This record gives sequence, C-alpha cells and structure tokens, in this order.
Amino acid sequence: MKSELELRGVQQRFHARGVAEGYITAVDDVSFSLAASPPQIVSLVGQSGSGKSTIARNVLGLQKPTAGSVLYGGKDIFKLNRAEYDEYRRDVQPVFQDPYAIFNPFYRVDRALWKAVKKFKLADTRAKGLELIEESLRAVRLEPENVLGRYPHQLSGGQRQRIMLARVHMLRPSFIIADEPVSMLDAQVRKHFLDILLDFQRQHGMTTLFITHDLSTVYYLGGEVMVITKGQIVERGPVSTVMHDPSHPYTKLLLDSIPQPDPDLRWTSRIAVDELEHVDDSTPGDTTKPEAPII
Ligand SMILES: Nc1ncnc2c1ncn2[C@@H]1O[C@H](COP(=O)(O)OP(=O)(O)OP(=O)(O)O)[C@@H](O)[C@H]1O
Repeated sequence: MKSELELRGVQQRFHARGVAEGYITAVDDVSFSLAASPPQIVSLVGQSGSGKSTIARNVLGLQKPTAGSVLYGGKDIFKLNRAEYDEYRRDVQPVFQDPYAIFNPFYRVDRALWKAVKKFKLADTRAKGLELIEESLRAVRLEPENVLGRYPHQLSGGQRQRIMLARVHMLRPSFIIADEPVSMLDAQVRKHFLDILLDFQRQHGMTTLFITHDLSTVYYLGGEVMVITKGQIVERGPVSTVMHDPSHPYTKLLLDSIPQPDPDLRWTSRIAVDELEHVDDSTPGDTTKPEAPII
C-alpha cells in the first residue's frame, strides 16, 4: 500500500480527423496528487468532453499518457515490476458508470466476488471466503440472500453498482477511482452510493477520486474539488470555498449553469402524492429503508 498517487504534467493527445493539427489534446499538462492519508474525497468536475474519463484511464493504467507520468508511491505506473504492478492493481480500484458492462451476463454475480477472493488470496477456505463476501455485501447495504445466486440482469443498476462496491470493500484499496458512478442511478440510490463512499473514507480510510459532471453530487460529498475544462485543471480547493467563492471564470460559469428554482413560477397541474408509485431498487425481502433523495 503506497501513500500517494500523483499525476505529473500528464498530456493525452488523440489522433483526430478534421482538425488542423491532426490531433486533439484531451488532457493538457495535468498535475495533481491524491494522498492515502488522511483519507480524502476529491471530486473532478467538468462538462462532457473536458477530459475527465481520459484522466481516469490514465490513472488506472488503461491509457499511457503521450507525455508526463502517473506515479504510484513515486514510481511510474507504466514502469512497475510484476510485484509492484500487482500491488498497484489491488490498491487502486476502479468503479465505473455501468457495472453491467463488467459483469459476464452468463455467470452469477457471485463469480465477480469469488474471483477477487481467489485472485488476491483474501481467504484460505471457502467458508472464510463466503463470510468475507457476505460481510462486504452487508457493508454496502445489500442482503446476501437477495443478490447471491442471481445473474446480472436480475439485479437493478443500483444493486450491480453496490456489488462492485462490495468488491472494493473486500479489497480495501487505498484509492478508488470512480468515473461517473452515479449518473445512471435515481436520486435515492445515488444517495446510498455516495453514503457508502463516505463510509469507506471514514471507516476504512479509502481515498476516492470522484469524477462527475454534476455539482450537486460534489456538494454532497464535500472534501475537495478540482475543476477541469478543455483538458486543464483550472481550480482546486475545498468544496465549500470553490462553490461559494470560485476564483476561475469557468467555475463561475459552471455554477451559473445549475438551474435555479424560480419562486415566481406556479405549478400548472396537481399530482396527488398517493398516486405516485413508490420506486425502490431493492428486491423483495431487502430490508434497506428508503431515504430522502438528495437532489
Ligand atoms: N480514444 C479516443 N480517441 C480519440 N479521441 C478521444 C478518445 N477518448 C477520448 N477522446 C476525446 O477526448 C476528449 C475528452 O474525452 P473524455 O471522455 O475524457 O471527456 P469526459 O470529460 O470524460 O466526457 P464525458 O463526461 O462526456 O464522459 C473528447 O473530445 C473525446 O472525444
């Protein structure tokens, strides 16, 4: 387990047709570091196409930058030896937007958890492995009997996301790289997910890089925020400071683009509350209590 993940002067260019230079610069001289201790949540916020996912791919070692370096414990992740690379793969865990793409539809979801147990030798007997899996499922507010033995399509998007979080819980990485993990979830499930990340930070000491285009999510998580536009990070600071007193014009623009409720507007139609069907992502028997949406 290393104490720091750092991007130093990272640049990512892609070949592109129809542009004068023949390439676009998706990430432009980006430098920042994430400390494992004290554990923190750092959001990376910017509009679509600003370079967020490319940075996630650079940090996760899925895309080698065209210039600059990604350092884990001071070493370039693309130059690690086998043992160092294995440690990095365990200690820096991804959580993506659509976990459905990660699950093999032909296998029960249990397999993703058992694979982690085996690959990282988390338990020496099957009973201990199962105990660990069940403990991690409960830590992400899933009842093991409601999800184990099911196929990915038999679970909701929120449940699939939480299975990925259970995998993270088992591995106890120092760093989580979460790329738009909640953008496909409804407000209530989104809140559950964010609360689990906060639990991971507070109870298990994990640091999260949280990538999003949604400022309300950043506000809920707190911690620090980095604002990115056109591949460049233009502002970093505590969420409360950046959101209440932004220093960069782009951040101001981003904040101004949040729709404000207009007290002068009147509803033109009425909806009886008891007509609304309660929507819950839990399966029958799931004892998770619904909570108020955050947005
Ligand atoms: N493999 C690739 N080849 C060519 N161009 C790419 C590639 N990956 C990303 N890009 C381009 O790089 C820029 C940044 O893309 P990126 O996906 O990092 O943005 P983003 O901020 O994550 O956007 P979104 O929020 O929509 O996912 C975009 O212009 C995108 O079209």
